[in-house]
Amino acid sequence: MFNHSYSVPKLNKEMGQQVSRYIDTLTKPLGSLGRLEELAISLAAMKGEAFPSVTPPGVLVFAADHGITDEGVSAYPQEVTEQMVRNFLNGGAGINVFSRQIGALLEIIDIGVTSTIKDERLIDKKVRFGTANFYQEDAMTRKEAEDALEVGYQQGLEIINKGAKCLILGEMGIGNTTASGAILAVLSKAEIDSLVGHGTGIADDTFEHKIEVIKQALVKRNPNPKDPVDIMAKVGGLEIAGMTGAMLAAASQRVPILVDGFICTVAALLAKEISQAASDYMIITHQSAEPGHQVAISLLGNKPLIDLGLRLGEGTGATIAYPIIQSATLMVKEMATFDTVGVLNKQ
Ligand SMILES: O=C(O)c1ccc[n+]([C@@H]2O[C@H](COP(=O)([O-])O)[C@@H](O)[C@H]2O)c1
Ligand SMILES: Cc1cc2nc[nH]c2cc1C
Repeated sequence: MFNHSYSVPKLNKEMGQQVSRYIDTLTKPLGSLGRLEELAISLAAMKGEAFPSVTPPGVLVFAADHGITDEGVSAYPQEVTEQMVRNFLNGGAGINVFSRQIGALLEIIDIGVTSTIKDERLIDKKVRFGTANFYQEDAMTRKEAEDALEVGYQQGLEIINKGAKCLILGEMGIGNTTASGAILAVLSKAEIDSLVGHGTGIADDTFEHKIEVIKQALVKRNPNPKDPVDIMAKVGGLEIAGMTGAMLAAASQRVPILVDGFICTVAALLAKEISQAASDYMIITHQSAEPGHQVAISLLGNKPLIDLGLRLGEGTGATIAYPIIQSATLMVKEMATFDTVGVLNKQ
């Protein structure tokens, strides 16, 4: 069961204001480090510290399968989820490369892959063997959705206890852009056509079919838009719920959350639905090529740091953007002030 939503602390806005004034004393024209300055102020308010560190980052990749793949909505077969989990464990995936690049603690969690993967490097927290096909029946029970949230929450706390100073959430799940599109349709009430994209790269006729599957499934499942756990249970995914739980854990510990692409941002919206204050701890790292991502970002009231046309998932966009966030902390910590180095300030 999951009942941690009440414990997200308020931002320390006073600390943010102090840092804002301090940034204006650094040896640069006022405001010249643009969004880096905004980031530094946000990080100070999140952590309640003037000189917060985001090193080392923690990366949690949640993997799970989706019964909705039976409807032919992805360009790749379901087995790719398991195959990519093995790739993660062997260090060959995009997220491995970028996690090594930034010195991240990286953990791979099986929260619902359809097969059993025996490997001691994998964190086995399987809630069930994939979701059910939500075109035919609810994706999972309410209890399973809550269990997946709890798994995410505990994994979030664990990696923070191991020393992660910010949290990157990633996912792997063939079919999860269909689940995410359905969740976002419920939360945004936007036209489904505007939320659905080509995911892993489906052809145009499959794309039309995917839209139809989501439209009809939502009529059949009829999730309650005011109940995020009901939405997860009826049309969601285990890895999506896992990311949501981990984000709530990070927010409860004042740990900045680096939100990745489309699926991750949908998980972030669910976290915000569970606990409004959780969104104060989120940084949207990049703009995914998936069209629904823009809608999800605007619902969070946030703007992405970079736009590289990425659509891989796994947490890759967030790891690629991480050095920008690190730059914001180093700017405050290491730049000299006008007073100390004798550079003339503005008249
Ligand atoms: O992060 C994104 O914005 C993103 C956009 C499109 C696809 N993905 C990845 O692709 C998989 C889902 O795509 P699909 O077509 O199977 O629904 C899943 O493993 C995601 O990690 C990820
Ligand atoms: C190969 C492959 C790698 C992925 N990583 C995240 N989603 C993915 C989907 C596919 C198909």
